[in-house]
Amino acid sequence: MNRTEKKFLENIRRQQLVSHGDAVLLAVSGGPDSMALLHLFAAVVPVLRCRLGVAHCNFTLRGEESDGDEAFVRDACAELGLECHVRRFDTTAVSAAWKKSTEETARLLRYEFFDELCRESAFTRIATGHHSGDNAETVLFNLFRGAAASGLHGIRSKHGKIIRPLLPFTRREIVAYLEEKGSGWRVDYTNEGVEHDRNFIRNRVIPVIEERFALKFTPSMQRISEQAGELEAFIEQHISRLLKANPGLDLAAGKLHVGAMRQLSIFEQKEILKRALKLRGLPVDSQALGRIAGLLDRQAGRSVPAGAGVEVVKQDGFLRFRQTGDPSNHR
Ligand SMILES: Nc1ncnc2c1ncn2[C@@H]1O[C@H](COP(=O)(O)OP(=O)(O)OP(=O)(O)O)[C@@H](O)[C@H]1O
Repeated sequence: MNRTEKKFLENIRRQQLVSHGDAVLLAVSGGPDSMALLHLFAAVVPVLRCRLGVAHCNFTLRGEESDGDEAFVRDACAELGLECHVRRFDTTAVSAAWKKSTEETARLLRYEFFDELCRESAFTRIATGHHSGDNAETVLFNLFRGAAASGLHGIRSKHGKIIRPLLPFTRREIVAYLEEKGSGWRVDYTNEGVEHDRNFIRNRVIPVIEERFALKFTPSMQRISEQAGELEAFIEQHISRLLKANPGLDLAAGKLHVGAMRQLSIFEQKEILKRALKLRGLPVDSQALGRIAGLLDRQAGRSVPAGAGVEVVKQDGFLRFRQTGDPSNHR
């Protein structure tokens, strides 16, 4: 086992991504990241003692190139003696029917296919090739979409059945590993444009940052996103304890005791309001949170809109969520 394979195995163990007896479905596009995932798993499988299989989606969006990717993945699986599940999709037609972008459609089709394979072929884990560069890109992307501090967690290494064992690796390490193994990979030239926000961040923004902060940027983003993930878990635990200990704060009934809320920090108040809004399927944004939290200091009888025909009123010592019957109240 070489150094990269040892690091890979060590990460899987440390984060408990795979257990003995698991059946791991590797999502392989043929690109460098998922090809590295394939070779790394093939190298450590005797130690992990799990079953391996591969899934490839041919989205038929790039004609012969797409078919070339499929053939490449099939050959690699045959060489490694791995079962290979391939499905072709008419992505353009499906995206028109679903009225979604081709990227979003491909994503949805991909996960639907993987879930189906889990059900039918008893896979217990789905592994993808996301690496630290993808994480940096996601953190920046979330930032520009207006994420809250705790939302900067980036890509999770484990989420339901999905595992991302390459997250601690950089693209540089991945390419070096493939070269060492003598493995090739496929290049998707459509990823090189800048018209989609994600590609713009990947191909335009990140290279400029890296030009100045060469080796610091990706590890810093990795650290921030790890801490944000831990912070999020901590907040979740803290707020659920707080709610349990305080019967005056009843999210399900939409009744929050004003006195109890005022004992809390503004951060805790907003976290509780966020959950109350989410529970009702109402939009959560910083303006709405500020408006509702502001009610705590206003006179009884005052109300503020919470969106989608719902308002929050201060009444009898409680903040109450109630239907106004006015669907034009979308703020
Ligand atoms: N055509 C494909 N067939 C199988 N797996 C794929 C395919 N395309 C992508 N994947 C899997 O998804 C991972 C991420 O790919 P990519 O970065 O293109 O997608 P993304 O949209 O950023 O990811 P996500 O699936 O989280 O939305 C790849 O490393 C690979 O594991």
